[in-house]
Amino acid sequence: MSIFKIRGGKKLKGEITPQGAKNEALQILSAVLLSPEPITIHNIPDIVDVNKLIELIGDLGCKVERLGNGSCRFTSNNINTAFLETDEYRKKAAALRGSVMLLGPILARFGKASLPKPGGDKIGRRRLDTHFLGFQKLGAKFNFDASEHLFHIDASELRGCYMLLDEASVTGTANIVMAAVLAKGTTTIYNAACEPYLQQLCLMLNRMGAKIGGVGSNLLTIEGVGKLGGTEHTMLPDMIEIGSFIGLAAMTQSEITIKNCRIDMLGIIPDIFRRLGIKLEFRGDDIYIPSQERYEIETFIDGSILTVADSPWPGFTPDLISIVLVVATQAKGTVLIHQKMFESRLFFVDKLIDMGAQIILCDPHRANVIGLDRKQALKGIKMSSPDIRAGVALLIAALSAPGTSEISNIEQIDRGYQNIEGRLRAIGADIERVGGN
Ligand SMILES: CC(=O)N[C@H]1[C@@H](OP(=O)(O)OP(=O)(O)OC[C@H]2O[C@@H](n3ccc(=O)[nH]c3=O)[C@H](O)[C@@H]2O)O[C@H](CO)[C@@H](O)[C@@H]1O
Ligand SMILES: C=C(OP(=O)(O)O)C(=O)O
Repeated sequence: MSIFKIRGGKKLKGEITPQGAKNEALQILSAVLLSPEPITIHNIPDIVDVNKLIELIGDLGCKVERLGNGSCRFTSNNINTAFLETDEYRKKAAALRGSVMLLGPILARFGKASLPKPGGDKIGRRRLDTHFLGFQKLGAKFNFDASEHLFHIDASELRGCYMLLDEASVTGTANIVMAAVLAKGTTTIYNAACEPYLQQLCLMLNRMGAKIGGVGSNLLTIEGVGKLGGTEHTMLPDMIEIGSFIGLAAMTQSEITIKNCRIDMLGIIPDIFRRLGIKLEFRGDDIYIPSQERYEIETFIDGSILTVADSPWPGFTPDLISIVLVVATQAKGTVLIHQKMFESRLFFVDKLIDMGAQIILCDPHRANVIGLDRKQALKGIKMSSPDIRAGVALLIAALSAPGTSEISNIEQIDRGYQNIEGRLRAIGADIERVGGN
């Protein structure tokens, strides 16, 4: 098991390019199973979760041709659904969250699918009701084998219908869309999630011949088609990485340019960081963050303390809440961080408190951060990364903290950040991976 050893307290400087979006990649790679024709995908991030999903798709019989430079061609003309019955499939699919999105395409094309309880971050309850209720509305039958932790779904024929989702689940919406594109008749999904990941998925499916209307809204209309063809698709830059780099620049008082951000797809993200007092400049499609000695958290218009809370898109993504929290520890002012969606994502604040941050964890969902305003630096310590985004928040804290920090359990960070130590070293960070591989 390797760890990151970080000697912090240094200002960084330079340009950094975000990788392709992890959560988009997991949807797009699942969708390649929907067509027997070749589909070429570009800007695929080289990260653990994505590589595991590519391996799974290959195990299922999809021909995977690595074209180099983050591009791959997938041809799913010889899918072996018997692999779904193997222990190997169960073991591999249980290792990541994204595997849940294999269900929609497999069900659409082959009428039968199964899945172990998928993995992903341990950040509280992560139910899958939306997925299965949606499949059920389309005519599938499912049962959960509690002894084996296995979901079985059967559908000889999927039929379009109207459905109101119980919540705007990101992977749930993607799964139902992928099941509905090949169903008979028209499906209308209300309360659909509409993250850029989903917009990208729908646009790709339409290029393959699907008929999806309402893309980008919470009302999707899908006219089922008989078959889908091949296409090419390029992943967006990862908006969570972009937010992480903005936070990193602010915490370490660094001058950083984040290249090719697709600013038009970032929604409210830049505004939230600006409300923390961070100066951002849009230069074409790059985001320039000047070195800032201090930054001051705004209040609400009436003078009351700012709250930063997550909500489904176009609200603020829950995946950046941990980053906002860490950035606030060195701001001037106070902010209430409200992580509404997940129950166990804020416990990492204990580690920040050990580093000297002033935080009151009010309950599992809310933390009050009283910024230190640089009067005192955080101090380097040994810590373990509990989940992917808390891991990167701790990494940012460590890079800002004079002295040496060690972060263990960095497999969590590797799930979603490509060669993070190499890219940070290129802008001047003193970070090394020690032990393991
Ligand atoms: C592989 C992948 O793409 N993972 C992302 C995906 O996970 P995932 O698709 O698993 O997350 P969901 O959107 O289903 O739900 C996330 C959490 O929010 C709650 N919820 C959801 C919708 C809603 O309207 N109200 C509500 O309370 C759910 O109960 C759950 O606890 O979306 C999450 C929410 O953006 C992100 O954190 C994950 O990084
Ligand atoms: C929670 C996340 O990932 P996953 O859904 O794969 O666990 C995340 O990307 O922040």
